[in-house]
Amino acid sequence: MTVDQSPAWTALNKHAEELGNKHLKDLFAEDDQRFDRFSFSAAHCLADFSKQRISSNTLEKLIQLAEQQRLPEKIEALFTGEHVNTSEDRPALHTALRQPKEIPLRLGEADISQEIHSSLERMETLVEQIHNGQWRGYDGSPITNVINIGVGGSDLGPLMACRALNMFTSAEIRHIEVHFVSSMDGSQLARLLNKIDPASTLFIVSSKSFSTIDTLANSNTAREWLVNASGLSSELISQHHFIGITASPTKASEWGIPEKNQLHFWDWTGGRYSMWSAIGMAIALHTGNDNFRKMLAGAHEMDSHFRHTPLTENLPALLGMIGIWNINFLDIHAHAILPYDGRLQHLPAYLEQLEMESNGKSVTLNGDKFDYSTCPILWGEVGPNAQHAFYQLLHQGTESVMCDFIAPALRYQEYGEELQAQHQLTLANCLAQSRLLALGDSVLDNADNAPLHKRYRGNQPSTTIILDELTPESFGALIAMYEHKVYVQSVIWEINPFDQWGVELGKQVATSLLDQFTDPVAAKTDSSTEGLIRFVQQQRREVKS
Ligand SMILES: O=P(O)(O)OC[C@H]1O[C@](O)(CO)[C@@H](O)[C@@H]1O
Repeated sequence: MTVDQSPAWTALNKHAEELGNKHLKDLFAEDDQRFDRFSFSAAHCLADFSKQRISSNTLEKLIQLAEQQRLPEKIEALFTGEHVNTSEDRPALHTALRQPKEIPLRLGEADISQEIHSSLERMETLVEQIHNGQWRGYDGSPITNVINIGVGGSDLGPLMACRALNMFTSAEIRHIEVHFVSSMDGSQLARLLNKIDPASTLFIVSSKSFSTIDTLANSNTAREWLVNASGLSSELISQHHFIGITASPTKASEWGIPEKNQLHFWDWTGGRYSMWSAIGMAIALHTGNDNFRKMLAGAHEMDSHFRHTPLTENLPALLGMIGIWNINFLDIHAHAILPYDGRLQHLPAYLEQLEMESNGKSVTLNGDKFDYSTCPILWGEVGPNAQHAFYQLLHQGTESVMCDFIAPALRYQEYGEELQAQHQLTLANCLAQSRLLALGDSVLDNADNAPLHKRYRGNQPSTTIILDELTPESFGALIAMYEHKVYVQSVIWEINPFDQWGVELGKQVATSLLDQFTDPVAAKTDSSTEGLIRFVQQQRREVKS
C-alpha cells in the first residue's frame, strides 16, 4: 500500500474537500489569533504559517500523517547513521559535520566525530596559511585570488554562504578574493583568467567524485593556463596552486593533486549537503575560520531542535508537512523562494538543487512507482527584484503558487539611518506582498467595483521566515531547516532524498555525443540531434573556408 491509500492521507483528502476551498481572507476574518496560533520559532528563525490555507485541524491531521509515516523514528535514523540512503546503501550524516567535538558518534567501530574534527582542523590550518601569506605561488608571491572550481553541491553552498556572510569578513583577510567557477562552458573561468595574476592565484578543485566533467574541464584549463604562464611542469604547478577537496582521494591523486594538498570528506556526505564539510573551505577563506564554525554551530542548533522538539512545534517538520498539504491536497506545484535581503541572492539556486535533486523522484524506497506528486517546481529571486519581474503571475496569473518570504528583522544596525530606512522599506514590501497574495484586493474598501484586469484574487499561500539578524549562526540554522524540511517530505513520500540517478544518463549521453562532432558517421541518434550537429559542423566549415 502506498501512502496515498493510507488512513491519514484519506483523512487529509476529506479535510481538503471541506477546507480547501476556503479563502484565506475568510480564515483571517474568522480568527484574529492566526499569527499566534500558527507562528513558531527556534534557532534564530521565526516561521509564520498563518498565511497558509490551514486550520488547527489541518495541522493535527498532518501530524497524524507524519506519525503514521514514523517520522520521529526516521529523524532518529538520520542522526544515528542508519543507511537512509538505501539505493547507495549508506547513511546521510551531514548533521554529524556540525556536531560539537565532545559528542561522540559511532559508525561501525569508529568514532567519526574525531575524524570530522581532525579534517576541520586541517582545513583551518590551510586556511590560516593562505590568510597569513605562508602559502606561496610558483614565484614566491602570496596568494591573493582563490578560485573554487566545482559544480552543484560543490559550488552552490559555498557561493551562497560567501555572498550571504560577506559583511563578516574582517579587514585582515580582505586581501584574499574568493571566486567561483562552475559552468563547463568556461565563461566564468575565461573572464577571470583575463584579469588575474597566475602566480598569486590558488585553485580549489571541489568535487566529491573527482570525476565530474564540468569541474575537470575547468581544472584542466586552469592548470594549462598556469603551466603556460610559469613555464613550469604541471607537477610543480599542482604543488603550489591546486588544493583538491574530495571523497575520492585516488582520483584526485590521479589528476595530479599531491596528497598534502588534499582535504577529504566522506561518501556519507551528499554533494548538496556538503558545504559543512571541507567543501566549505571557500567559506572559511572568505569569512574566516571562526565564522565558519559559527555557521556550523547555528546549523547544529537547528539540528537539536529538529531532533528533540515535538512535531507540533518543530519548524522543519511543520515546513515540510505544510508543503505536503499544499502539494498533495491543495494541488499546488510551484514554489517561489523570495528572500528580501540581497545577501541571500543565491538562496533560490541553492534550494533548487537541494529540493529538486533530493525529492524530484517518482519511485518509492521499495522501488515501486506511485501516483501522487512529489517535489514541486522551485524557483526564486531576491524579492524586491522579483516584484518587478514575475509577481504579476503570482497576483493575477492562473497558477497557484506557494511562496517562502525570507527576511532578517534587523539589518544595518551599525550603519546610518538611510540604510536602516531602506531595510524598513524592504520589510514593508515583503509584508505587503504576502498580505496581498493572501487576502487579494479585499484589503481595499471598494475593490469589487474595479474592472477584472485590476482585481487581485489572493488566496496564494505563503510562509514568512524572519531571522533575528543575518549572522553566520542564523544562516546555518536557516539552511539546516530547509535540509530537514526536505527530509521530512521524503519520509512522507517514501522516497530516497539522498541519491540522484536522474542526472546520470545525461552525462553518459553527452559523452557519447561528443564523438558525433568529430566523426559524423558515429552511432545513429535521432533526426533532431543529427540535424543540429550537422548545422554546427556546417557553421564551422564556413568559418574555416
Ligand atoms: O562534487 P561532484 O562529485 O563533482 O558533483 C557535483 C554535483 O554533481 C551532481 O552529482 C549532479 O550531477 C550533484 O549531485 C553534485 O552536487
